[in-house]
Amino acid sequence: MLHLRLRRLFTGLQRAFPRPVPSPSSTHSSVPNRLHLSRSGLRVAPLMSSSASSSSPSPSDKDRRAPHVTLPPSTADKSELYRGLEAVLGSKFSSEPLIPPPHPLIIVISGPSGVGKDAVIKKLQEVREGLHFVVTATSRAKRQGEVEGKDYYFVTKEEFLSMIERNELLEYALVYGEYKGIPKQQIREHMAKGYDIVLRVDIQGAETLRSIFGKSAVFIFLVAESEAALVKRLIDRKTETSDMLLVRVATAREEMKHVRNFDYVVVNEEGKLDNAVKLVESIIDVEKAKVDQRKLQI
Ligand SMILES: Nc1ncnc2c1ncn2[C@@H]1O[C@H](COP(=O)(O)OP(=O)(O)OP(=O)(O)O)[C@@H](O)[C@H]1O
Repeated sequence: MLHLRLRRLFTGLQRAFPRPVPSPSSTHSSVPNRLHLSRSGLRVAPLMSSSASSSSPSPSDKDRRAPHVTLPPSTADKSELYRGLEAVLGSKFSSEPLIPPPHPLIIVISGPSGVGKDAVIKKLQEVREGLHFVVTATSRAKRQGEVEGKDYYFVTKEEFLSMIERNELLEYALVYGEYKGIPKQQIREHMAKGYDIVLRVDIQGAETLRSIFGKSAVFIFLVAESEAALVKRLIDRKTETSDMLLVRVATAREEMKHVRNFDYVVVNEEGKLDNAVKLVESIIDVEKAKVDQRKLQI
């Protein structure tokens, strides 16, 4: 029984380490170690010369052999077993990470006006670390409760135009008569520190970013559960005139057609903001676990 178990172990070692652990019958002289399978246990004897591979070693061969390394039984204490495994395998176990840390991600969150992009991002900010939320520059007027440098950088139209001229923006757009744009420097700085970057853009902005980033960034499309829910949400927000509401709702219909250009779609249901945020977090987790990481330089 013990013999059978040791033979199985030996076969396993052979598979895992085909070159350094040769079969007992191997006569290849370049292989340094030799495994001995006997009723008394598994032993590894490093061979000092090619002549040691002959079936009946001379007394001088025996003298030149290193001492046998015996694998402790599985009942041995943890540290003895650990050291025994190291000795048999011929090297120390490393504590270095087996896989390098994942690359910083760029996550683009988009969706029709009023779907809840700001609400999702605000909540994500509260619950998750390691993310940098890019603050967009905008020429639109500050809404009640919005904070300069936190919600947006509020600039005049003239200031915005000079940012465009100095090539400081990754992308920009004129949305409902107001400029919105993404400052590049902020992204570079935070990616260098290992942060994942979250960008909040409208559908038009997402299209532009897709053409810049391709598949190197993650694109999430946020939707309401229905058109009716979206319209009610916009009316309840009380930040648009009727004309503005009309444009936004008509535009939202068109924007739904762009969902296919995104990697993920997240439904932000009425009263279930937390679920939407959890799903965004799961998407980030899955992206970080991918073998083929998305890599990007700005
Ligand atoms: N899951 C939800 N349930 C109920 N209300 C929500 C939900 N998500 C967002 N809201 C509310 O809907 C309104 C619109 O949300 P928000 O301003 O975040 O949308 P937005 O997509 O950022 O809009 P815009 O693109 O016009 O700036 C806000 O009043 C917000 O508090």
